[in-house]
Amino acid sequence: MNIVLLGYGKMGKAIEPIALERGHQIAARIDATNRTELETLDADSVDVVIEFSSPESAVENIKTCLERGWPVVCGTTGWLSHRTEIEQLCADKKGAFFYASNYSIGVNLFFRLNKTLAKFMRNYPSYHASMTEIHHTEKKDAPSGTAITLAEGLLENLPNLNGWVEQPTDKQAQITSTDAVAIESLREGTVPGTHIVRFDSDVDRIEIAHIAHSRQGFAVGAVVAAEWVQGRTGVFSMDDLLDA
Ligand SMILES: NC(=O)C1=CN([C@@H]2O[C@H](COP(=O)(O)OP(=O)(O)OC[C@H]3O[C@@H](n4cnc5c(N)ncnc54)[C@H](O)[C@@H]3O)[C@@H](O)[C@H]2O)C=CC1
Ligand SMILES: O=C(O)C1=N[C@H](C(=O)O)C[C@H](O)C1
Repeated sequence: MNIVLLGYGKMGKAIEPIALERGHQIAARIDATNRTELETLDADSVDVVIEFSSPESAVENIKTCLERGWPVVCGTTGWLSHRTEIEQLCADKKGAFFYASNYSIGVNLFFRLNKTLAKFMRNYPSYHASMTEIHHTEKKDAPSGTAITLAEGLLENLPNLNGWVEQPTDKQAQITSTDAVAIESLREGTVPGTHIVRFDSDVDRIEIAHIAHSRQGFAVGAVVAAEWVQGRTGVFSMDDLLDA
């Protein structure tokens, strides 16, 4: 496949060697400094665009690619208030749009474990769910997209919860409400991505965690998604890929 890397930062650079090892070519590397090159690419020379840029730029980037008829595999987080608009554009253009808040297979297994644990805890209201996510200090959005997906997995399966809230960093202002999932976001060094889901009662804690050791898992998953989306039209997620 001829792949455009749209966003050539930490993720674009992690994806490149994996795409090459798997026999693909990089048609263009686009970042904030050469973004206008995207419009000049020959539409037929591109098989798929892998988009990992920034919360502020993702929506315009996705729109440009769908307008040009290119399948898009997007990993950028923090733009999902525009999701309906993008999905409508994808349908109007009969295009392909693949989105995952986290492309790692391990995290996608963890999403399923999280839902199973939530179902299991449904009959134990004395336990209260909360989360911590830890990422590198360059991360722009909070909570992480992965933490929001995990919170959605809890909300789907625990009817006594009515939403999620950001845990204030000021420890004096601890969340006391038991009907919302508090998400604590910590930014430390170069941490690639850690997510912890816990259920606390007065007497104990049940905790599950996913700890990424590097960006390799995210990058491999994005290339596999780019391969999988070839020849398909519609809006897709990792569940579509894993269950195919
Ligand atoms: N879904 C997943 O599995 C993962 C998602 N992410 C998300 O991917 C995004 C990117 O992450 P990183 O690569 O770590 O960020 P980064 O800050 O290292 O790189 C961002 C890149 O986007 C470029 N960029 C900015 N504006 C642009 C524009 N208008 N057009 C094209 N490129 C533009 C920057 O120049 C830079 O090359 C973030 O939203 C992050 O949360 C990160 C890791 C895994
Ligand atoms: O910005 C990152 O680095 C990551 N972002 C994604 C997120 O917001 O969940 C995925 C991963 O945790 C790394």
